[in-house]
Amino acid sequence: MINQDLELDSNESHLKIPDFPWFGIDIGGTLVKLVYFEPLDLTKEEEVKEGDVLRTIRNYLIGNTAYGDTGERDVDLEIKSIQIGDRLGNLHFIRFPTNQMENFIDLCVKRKFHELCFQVYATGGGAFKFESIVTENLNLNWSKCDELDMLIQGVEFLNQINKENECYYFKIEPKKTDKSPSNSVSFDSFLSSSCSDSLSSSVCSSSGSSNSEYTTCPLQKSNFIKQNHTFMNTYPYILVNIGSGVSVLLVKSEKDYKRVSGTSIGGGTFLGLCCLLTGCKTYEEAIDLATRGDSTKVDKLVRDIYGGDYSKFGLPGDIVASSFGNMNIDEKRDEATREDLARATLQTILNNVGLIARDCARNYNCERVMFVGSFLRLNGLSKHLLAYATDYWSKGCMKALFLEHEGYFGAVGCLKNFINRSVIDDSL
Ligand SMILES: Nc1ncnc2c1ncn2[C@@H]1O[C@H](COP(=O)(O)OP(=O)(O)O)[C@@H](O)[C@H]1O
Ligand SMILES: CC(C)(COP(=O)(O)O)[C@@H](O)C(=O)NCCC(=O)O
Repeated sequence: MINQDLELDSNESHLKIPDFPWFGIDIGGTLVKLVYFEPLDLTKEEEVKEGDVLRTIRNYLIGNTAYGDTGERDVDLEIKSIQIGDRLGNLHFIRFPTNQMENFIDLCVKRKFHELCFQVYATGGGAFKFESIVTENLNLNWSKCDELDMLIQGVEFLNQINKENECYYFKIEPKKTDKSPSNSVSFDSFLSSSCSDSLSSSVCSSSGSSNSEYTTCPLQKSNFIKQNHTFMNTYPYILVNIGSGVSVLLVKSEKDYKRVSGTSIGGGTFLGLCCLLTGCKTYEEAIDLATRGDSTKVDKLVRDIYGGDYSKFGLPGDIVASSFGNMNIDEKRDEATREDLARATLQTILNNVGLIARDCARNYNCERVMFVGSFLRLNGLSKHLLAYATDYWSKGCMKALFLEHEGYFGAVGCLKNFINRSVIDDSL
């Protein structure tokens, strides 16, 4: 349990906040996310107290953007000159693959980290899994925190300190001219599934015709204009964390939330299947392939089965009847490119996540669905599809929200709790 008595409030400078270094770490199923607060207002006394090792670490972290072979600092996410408590500093965001955790510990030892004793708040499954190896090799006071508590608190905290710039949505406008061919219609299987209920029936009755604007590619038919959203008054909202797997939370307030759904078909599935199907080696490559692919070459559409629409139930011919459903046919398999396979994988995952998000939003009467998690990194395609689908099935009543620091909220929640000096019960 977390002692919530000491809430960090940037206006309350009387709080005794801890000595540096300030870190928060989230060790997830795929990626380790590390946030580091670099103080800009160190006093002479603090600089002396900091000593050589800590200074070297600080300089190493802020003087580089890559660490070892796989660690990276997301420079574009850095929040500069931010006030936390009564301190001024830059907030840095660093990640590396979880399968490099042991190398990371070796690197820390090599850089004499183990000569220092300080406290780190850690979350994610790896906070538990790696606890013994961390504490055996480094002289850290390792405080474990629940990942969903930290996620929510990180979302709230970053929206407080990065108020103007953190949260956004997409305003969707139809493009004036459209001569583009139909592509990517597989996401309409998510859209069409809303046809069976009253909420979208009027929209869907028009989409029963294959000439309808709703039956063609949402991305090519629409402009997505990024708009800031003020996080205040967003409650209640559905929070969908697309990490390795997917957790769906109903958030009524920072301290009142529950996990209402989840699925094992998430970001890990996307990357894993792309590696298997296309031979790609990295997430970046998988996203690049998906962006250029056409999933209709891979999926079986309603028209492949009906020869047109399935009108009785409002299913247009060009929506997906079966994800990957054409891949049992030799000829179709030969025609499908790596790009098409990656795109179909992405669409399949989004259809599933989108459906779950939609059902949760409806069941709990939420007008906001917030999507986070590193699966959204470099992934404008997925964000646009999720935004389009949310807008479509709710007839514009619901909004998909996104946050700039996609996968870092668990780590930020840890940093916040560390600064608050909350007491963590090891029996978590
Ligand atoms: N550099 C990367 N390496 C691997 N996966 C990445 C990378 N960037 C984004 N991803 C995507 O993010 C997912 C992990 O999301 P994240 O929120 O960090 O989850 P977890 O906490 O389970 O590690 C991966 O499954 C993949 O889809
Ligand atoms: C177990 C997890 C909470 C771990 O979080 P992650 O590292 O994936 O961010 C998540 O993968 C999850 O919610 N999986 C889906 C489990 C299910 O509801 O079927």
